[in-house]
Amino acid sequence: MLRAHTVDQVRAAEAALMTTLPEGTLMQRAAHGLAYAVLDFLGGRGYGRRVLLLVGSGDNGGDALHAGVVLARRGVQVEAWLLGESTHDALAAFRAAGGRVGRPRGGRDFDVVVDGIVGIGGRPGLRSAAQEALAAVADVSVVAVDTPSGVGVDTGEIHGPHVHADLTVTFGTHKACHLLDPAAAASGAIHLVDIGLTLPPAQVEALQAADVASLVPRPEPDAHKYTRGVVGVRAGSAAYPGAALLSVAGASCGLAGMVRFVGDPTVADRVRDHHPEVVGAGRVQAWVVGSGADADAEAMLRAALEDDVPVVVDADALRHVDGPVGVPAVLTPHAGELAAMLDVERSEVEAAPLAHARSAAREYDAVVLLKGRRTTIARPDGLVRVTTTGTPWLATAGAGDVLGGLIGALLAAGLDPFDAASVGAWLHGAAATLASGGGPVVASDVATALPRVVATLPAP
Ligand SMILES: NC(=O)C1=CN([C@@H]2O[C@H](COP(=O)(O)OP(=O)(O)OC[C@H]3O[C@@H](n4cnc5c(N)ncnc54)[C@H](OP(=O)(O)O)[C@@H]3O)[C@@H](O)[C@H]2O)[C@@H](O)CC1
Ligand SMILES: [K+]
Repeated sequence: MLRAHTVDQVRAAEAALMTTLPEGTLMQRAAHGLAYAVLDFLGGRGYGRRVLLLVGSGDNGGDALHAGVVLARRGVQVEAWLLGESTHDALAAFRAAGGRVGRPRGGRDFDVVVDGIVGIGGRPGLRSAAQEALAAVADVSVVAVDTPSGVGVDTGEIHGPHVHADLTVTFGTHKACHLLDPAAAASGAIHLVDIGLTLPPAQVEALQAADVASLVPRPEPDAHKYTRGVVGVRAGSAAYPGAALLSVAGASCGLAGMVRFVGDPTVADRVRDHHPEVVGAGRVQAWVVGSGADADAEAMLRAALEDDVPVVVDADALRHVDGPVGVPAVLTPHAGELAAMLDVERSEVEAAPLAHARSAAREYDAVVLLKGRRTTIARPDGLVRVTTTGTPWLATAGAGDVLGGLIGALLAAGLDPFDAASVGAWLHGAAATLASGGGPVVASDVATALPRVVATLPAP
């Protein structure tokens, strides 16, 4: 599991560890990890390379200067542009190692810029000196120290100018800004340096392949179709039959023992043509409701809720949810649908997905899966999982219908709503990447790739 801790949690862990170590040890650990990550970024070769450090007045700037010492010893020509009103004590060591200080001429001549302007002590936005420095080196790759300066570290939000990093080297643990958009998009690749912190449970996490492998339901040796769970789909309409087909395609990933479809008779015929193994009405362990349901959405939702089993509420059915639905539920809105549920603007949801997913989970007492580049899944108690699998090609019609069906299959197989939603989103993203192979995909390709993704998970 990849975990993101808050600034307060990191500060507390740092304070506890510092009492057991000689002064400066943690910063040296951070700075060495940073320096070697910069060398890797430069292709492993130090001699003849030029690195510019942008140095703020806090410990983030101190990390950059100490890393500059290590880089200088490896033959890198290092220069520091000091941006704060005061400068970290590390400046003396930096000068002693041969580091140059000043406002450089010819910004384009550097191989990389190290952003040590602010880290976890920074307020969102950047002061004018930092903005001016960044503008002077706008074409050079950036390695950010701990966080891309200027972003909201705990919120993942962006309020004003900030650094766009190619790589962020962070210390001790991830922070929300590395995982959640829009800040994650400004973080680039993330490299975590272990500095020995002991941390409490995190409130933001991201499943990794090994976590998915241990959560994904697998049949017992004596399993039969009913013990594996039956998932029911109520979706589609005469106007939107394809949504039903795709919802059923996701549910037919093979992770539940059987799939039922209940809906418009002509749509049901088409579902059976495409998926001969799908059967009609009967008992289920979970329902998936809403994709392409159009005017039938409300009736479909009411009918599903009568069975008192967990439910995935998607698309058109979301409009008919006005509070807790009374059964364990996964609500799967995109930003526009979540905006309508919370009575805010879509742009507000996009600017603060973490805050809005959490607030909807609390208000609707359900797991809320907010679709996006980094699909964000919130539980009513505030725990959040972010999905790091996927490809931009996944932004395609019908992909959400497949996801809803897949989550329904995982619910029917016995996962709780939070695990079902987060495992489903991870598998869905991984299937899209597999099906894409770097090129375009359509939603049915994603559904087809799901069993192969499950088959290639690491051994649990
Ligand atoms: N904790 C750990 O485990 C470890 C932490 N480590 C490192 O310490 C870093 C945290 O250092 P930190 O606490 O000194 O704060 P930091 O991020 O340098 O920023 C504060 C300074 O920035 C300024 N400033 C603020 N906002 C600004 C803005 N928008 N634009 C411009 N300037 C702004 C503010 O100035 P002031 O407002 O006081 O004038 C203040 O001086 C952390 O990210 C990591 O790199 C590692 O070495 C070891 C392990
Ligand atoms: K930084």
